[in-house]
Amino acid sequence: MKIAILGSGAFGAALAAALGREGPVVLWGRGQAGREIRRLPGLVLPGSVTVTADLAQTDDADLLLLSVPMQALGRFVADHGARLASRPLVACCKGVDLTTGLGPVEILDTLGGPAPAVLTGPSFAADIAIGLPTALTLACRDDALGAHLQARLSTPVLRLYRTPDVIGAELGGALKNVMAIAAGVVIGAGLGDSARAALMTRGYAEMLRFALARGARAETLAGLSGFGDLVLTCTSAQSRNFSFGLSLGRGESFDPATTVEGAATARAVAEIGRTQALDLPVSTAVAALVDGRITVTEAIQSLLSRPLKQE
Ligand SMILES: NC(=O)C1=CN([C@@H]2O[C@H](COP(=O)(O)OP(=O)(O)OC[C@H]3O[C@@H](n4cnc5c(N)ncnc54)[C@H](O)[C@@H]3O)[C@@H](O)[C@H]2O)C=CC1
Ligand SMILES: O=C(CO)COP(=O)(O)O
Repeated sequence: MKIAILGSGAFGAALAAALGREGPVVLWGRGQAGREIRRLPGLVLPGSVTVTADLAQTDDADLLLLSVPMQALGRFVADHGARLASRPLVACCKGVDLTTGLGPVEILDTLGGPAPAVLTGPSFAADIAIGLPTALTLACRDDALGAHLQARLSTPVLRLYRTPDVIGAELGGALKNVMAIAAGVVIGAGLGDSARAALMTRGYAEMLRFALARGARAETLAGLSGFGDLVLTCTSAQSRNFSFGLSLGRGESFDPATTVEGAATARAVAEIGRTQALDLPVSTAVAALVDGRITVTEAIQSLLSRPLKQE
């Protein structure tokens, strides 16, 4: 019984550290050399974690966690589908694919294997890596498989809550990153904590509107994967999405090599909103801002000048 984690970035390595304290884990990374994790410098992985750049070393695992960035998942699945298909898969990425509009579970669904799951919720890799307590959502349409995965992936400090609402769980995790960029812009532009609270609340209303239109359940959005992760990511400078927004708001540059899932997701969501006539002012403004089509001042003005309406 071995778990394989595909993707040795910050989150994959953090999960390997947490799960490796409980049993054997293989951590695969593209071009990974040695046990040093570039995105989590200084992390010492337990001896039970095998680190490799050879995907064949994951073939004896009976459970696969995919922690490559969202925009890389489609290509990864296309390239390695035959190797992945027959085993339970858990997507650990947050976002909406820009070219297809699909979430991670819908992409894994194309393989036709057991019902894929998604693991999402408020959790910084750095916290998980050092064993701080964390609660996450494990969503799987097949509740028996979901219960098995929940038990398998929970540890004394990593508590997994279960839901069959895959759409709600993955959209909560995807959309909160867009809102975190916006919250960062608000703080970076000096608009203050009250404005951030307003942005988070109206952003949550937008997340709910979008997710309900896609078939999600409202209570999922109110849980760890939606509200919980929105709060974490919009209020902590540990968040890359928030920090990216902060830089935009301040007019500063930002390291382009940093994974900022909310940027592509804003574009994908804004496009879906446009074609389906959904009112998504924050996502639309973030998409236009990251594409350089509007300035920070114009983005703020676009939100403040909307007609007054009932809450
Ligand atoms: N870092 C965090 O605190 C958390 C991250 N996540 C999610 O985990 C996912 C992965 O993010 P991180 O690990 O943080 O990113 P990261 O930037 O730390 O690492 C990404 C890793 O993916 C690899 N990669 C990129 N393209 C690839 C491809 N085509 N094939 C194979 N490997 C590829 C990179 O080499 C790198 O090792 C994201 O969707 C993120 O939203 C979720 C919760 C917490
Ligand atoms: O998803 C996360 C926390 O739950 C990590 O957020 P960032 O990708 O913004 O760093």
